[in-house]
Amino acid sequence: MIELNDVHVYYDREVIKGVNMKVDGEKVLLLGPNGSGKSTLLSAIAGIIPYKGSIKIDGMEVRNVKNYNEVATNLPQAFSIGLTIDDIIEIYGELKGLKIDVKAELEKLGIKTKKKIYQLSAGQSVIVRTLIALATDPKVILIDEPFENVDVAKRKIVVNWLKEHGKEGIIVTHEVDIARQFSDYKAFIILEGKVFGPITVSDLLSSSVVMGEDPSALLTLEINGKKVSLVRGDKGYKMDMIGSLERLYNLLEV
Ligand SMILES: Nc1ncnc2c1ncn2[C@@H]1O[C@H](COP(=O)(O)OP(=O)(O)OP(=O)(O)O)[C@@H](O)[C@H]1O
Repeated sequence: MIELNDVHVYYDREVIKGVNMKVDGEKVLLLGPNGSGKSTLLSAIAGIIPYKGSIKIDGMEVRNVKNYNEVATNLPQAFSIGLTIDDIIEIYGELKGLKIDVKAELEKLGIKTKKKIYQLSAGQSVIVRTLIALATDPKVILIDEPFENVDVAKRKIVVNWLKEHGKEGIIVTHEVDIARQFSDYKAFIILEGKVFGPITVSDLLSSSVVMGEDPSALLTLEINGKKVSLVRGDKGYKMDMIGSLERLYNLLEV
């Protein structure tokens, strides 16, 4: 279980603004446009950056726990970039045991495991980090943008890995399109550092976006201080046609 209570994260300004969120054994997508705070929030949950408020995983406050082995993330900060993939396979193999033959899977994709992490392309790096995180068979996964810079054919493979090995946890993406692949998941939406939800992915994709606070809304969002409702039917912009969440801002002119 992942529980966030009034979580704030600051860099030179406040980036995460009082987030409350609960993931109780569920598989969750965290959807948000570029710069909305997705990676920052995931990094806080993974214990990589400091936060105010409370983040508990399986009842333990993240800031007080060092190396909780039951959480795995593909965030780059969790990987030593000077190590080769073979080194990481060996280390994780000994520490945690790997339930996927990582070397074989990567070789099928033409990724040589004698390469160091920093020698990989952006897309290869995300593929490697995501596969290793899943292979450690943790209780909870925290997966950031697993499709970023990954070409269409390989995206299908990554989707299959996530479906086969995914479990309780959070997958972050800015692409609404990709949500179609995860119709049995719940979704939260992050906009300007605030989190809205949950909503089921199937409700999200079948909803339309209208300005204002609609009493029948499946979910009400706030964009640039304006209320926006996700409603059933097709009287506004259909969510499943939006593609990526960045487009909401243009379509609604907010
Ligand atoms: N280390 C940092 N120092 C200062 N500001 C930062 C830092 N990292 C991120 N930010 C800022 O915090 C905000 C949220 O960034 P974050 O990377 O969490 O967004 P994101 O939703 O993951 O975006 P993207 O989809 O582009 O990866 C952005 O305005 C970004 O410029």
